[in-house]
Amino acid sequence: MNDDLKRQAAAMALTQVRPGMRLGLGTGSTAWHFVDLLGAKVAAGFDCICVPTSEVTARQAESLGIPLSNLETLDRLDITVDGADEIDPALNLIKGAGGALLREKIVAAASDVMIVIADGSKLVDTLGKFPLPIEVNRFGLGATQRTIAEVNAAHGAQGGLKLRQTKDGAPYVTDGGHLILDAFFGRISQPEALSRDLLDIAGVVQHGLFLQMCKKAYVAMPDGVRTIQV
Ligand SMILES: O=C(CO)[C@H](O)[C@H](O)COP(=O)(O)O
Repeated sequence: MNDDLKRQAAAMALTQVRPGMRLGLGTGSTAWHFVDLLGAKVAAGFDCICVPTSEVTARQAESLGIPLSNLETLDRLDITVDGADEIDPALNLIKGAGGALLREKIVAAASDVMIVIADGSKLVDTLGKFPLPIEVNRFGLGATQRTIAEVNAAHGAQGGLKLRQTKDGAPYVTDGGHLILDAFFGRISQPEALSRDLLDIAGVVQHGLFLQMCKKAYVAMPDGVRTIQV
C-alpha cells in the first residue's frame, strides 16, 4: 500500500473528529498517518483526549504532544480510527498483523464508532486469505495450539498454524505479554461460529476477527477515497 493513499484515507478520518472528542488511536502504518495528522492539529490548538491501542502508538502520540488517557479514566470513547488487514463487504475485518489486536479490540469495543482506514488492496469478498492472528497465553502453548488446530480444521482451514516470530527468530510477544499464532484459512465461511469456537478455547486470549464492530471505512483508491458504510 502506497504511503500517499494511506495518508489520504487518514485525512478523511480526521474530518470526523470534533473538539473535545475522546479518540481511540489505532496501530499500524495507516493508523500512523492518522496520529501524525492529529498531532499537527493538536499542535495548532485542537482539544481531544486519546487512548492508544499499543505502546508504539502511545510513543508516537506522546512525541507529538497528543494528550493520552486510558479506559480506567474514560469509560467510553467517541471514535476509534484504525487500519485493517482485510475488509469484507459488511465491514467485518481481520486485524492484528501489527500484533495489537487485543488492545485494538478492547478500544474499538469501548468506542461509539470504529472507523477503518485502508487502501483498496484490503478489500475482499470473503475473509481468510490473510492469516488470522490468534493471541494465546504462553502457558500451555502446545495444548492450546493442538486445540486451535482441531477447531480450525473443523472450520475448513487450508493451512496450519505458525507461531509468530521476530526478525531474530524469537517468539513475538504482544504488549499484553502473550504469543501470537497465525492461522492460514484461505477462506472463512462462518466467521461468527469460528469466533465463538476460538474464544471457547481456554488458552486463547483473543483473535483478529472484528465482526460487526466497524460501521464506516475510508478506502483510498488511485482515483479517490471511497466511503463505505454499513
Ligand atoms: O491490526 C493492525 C495492527 O495490529 C493494523 O491496523 C493492521 O495490521 C493494518 O496495518 P497497516 O495499516 O500497516 O496495513
